[in-house]
Amino acid sequence: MAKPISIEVWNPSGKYRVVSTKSMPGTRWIRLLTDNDCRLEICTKAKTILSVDDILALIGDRCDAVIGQLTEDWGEVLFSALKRAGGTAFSNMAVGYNNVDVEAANRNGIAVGNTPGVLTETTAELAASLSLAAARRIVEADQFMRAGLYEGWLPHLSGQTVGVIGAGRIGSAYARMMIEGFKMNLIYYDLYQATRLEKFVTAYGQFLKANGEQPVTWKRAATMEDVLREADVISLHPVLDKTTYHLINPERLAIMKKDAILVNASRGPVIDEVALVEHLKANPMFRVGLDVFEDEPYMKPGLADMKNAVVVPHIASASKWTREGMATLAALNVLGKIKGYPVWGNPNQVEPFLNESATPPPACPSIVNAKQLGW
Ligand SMILES: NC(=O)C1=CN([C@@H]2O[C@H](COP(=O)(O)OP(=O)(O)OC[C@H]3O[C@@H](n4cnc5c(N)ncnc54)[C@H](O)[C@@H]3O)[C@@H](O)[C@H]2O)C=CC1
Ligand SMILES: O=C(O)C(=O)CO
Repeated sequence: MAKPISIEVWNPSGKYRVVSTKSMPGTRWIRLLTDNDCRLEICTKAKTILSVDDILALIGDRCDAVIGQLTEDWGEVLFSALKRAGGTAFSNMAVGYNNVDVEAANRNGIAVGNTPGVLTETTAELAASLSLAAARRIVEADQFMRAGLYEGWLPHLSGQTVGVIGAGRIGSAYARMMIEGFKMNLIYYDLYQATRLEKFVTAYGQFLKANGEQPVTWKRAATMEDVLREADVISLHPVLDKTTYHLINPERLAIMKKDAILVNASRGPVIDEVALVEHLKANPMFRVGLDVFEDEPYMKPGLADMKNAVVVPHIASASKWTREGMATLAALNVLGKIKGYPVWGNPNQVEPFLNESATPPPACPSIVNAKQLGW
């Protein structure tokens, strides 16, 4: 039996009941819902990760839509409860939706939203920051300096090769930052060709050549192993699914350069973290920058002791503008479904929804199962 749970209520007389399992940054998302006849209930339970039982209690007997978090397990139990409560929409406040069983949502006729685009550059910036922090050993250097041990410096990235696995929105933005910022060559692996990224590197290479500088180059790898063997800095940006679970395993770690830098700002289980700890111990010059972990919020034993690891707590999208934008997109996903609006044509271009001084377009910014629901 689910226990009662603490909530904050906005616009109590609103016609549609929308639940948010967490309070989210900013107030625009609240205004958008309450101005559109929604009664908004925000869970105020001071617990980082809500259980399925907690969320069942929040859904209750009548609920039109829920905005949830990537830490929650959205499967058959929750989607069928939402359907029984008369609900039709759920939105993750995240672009990644590996915590959502979309087939279960389809079976229950629930639209599933996510928040692409608004976090692309912010997440890529953190991956770039981790790359530099690991390459230039900034955390260690800071400790070194504070301890009064200052001596010297390390080599630079220019002319080295950056490897990207998963060259979608964030992977491509990260690649551009590293290529343009540090004149690195690119090797990438993705299931699809990253045509815009290739065109960018070609044009930038031509620009450098015209200025008498060494041009940068790109290569689309036939296998992931090619990227792991060749690149000096490798950043992981695929979705998490069964094809990418433990994509970095002991065999693949073994083929990487002994002094390579590995960055992960995608999802923790893309790396076998136990194997990574062993690899870091055996290869002190190998470095990692991690924003995500297999068992968040925890790290696997031994990782916290590794000087060759830079670790941050899943903050890649954590700028004020981005997180407020994510909250807005999540709210507009569920509001759009409640209002019967169509799905926005291009989830990669969500800027019109983020303009604070304009009314957002009458559409759902990003629904991942629109086709399956025959929408
Ligand atoms: N650390 C953080 O705070 C954040 C993490 N993320 C993670 O980053 C992921 C990527 O986000 P976007 O770039 O917006 O998504 P996207 O859909 O634009 O890019 C994902 C890319 O992965 C590729 N891919 C899928 N399976 C693959 C495989 N087996 N091997 C190689 N590539 C594969 C896809 O073809 C696609 O190009 C999200 O799904 C999420 O898990 C996203 C935002 C913030
Ligand atoms: O959006 C996501 O997928 C995140 O991990 C948090 O921004």
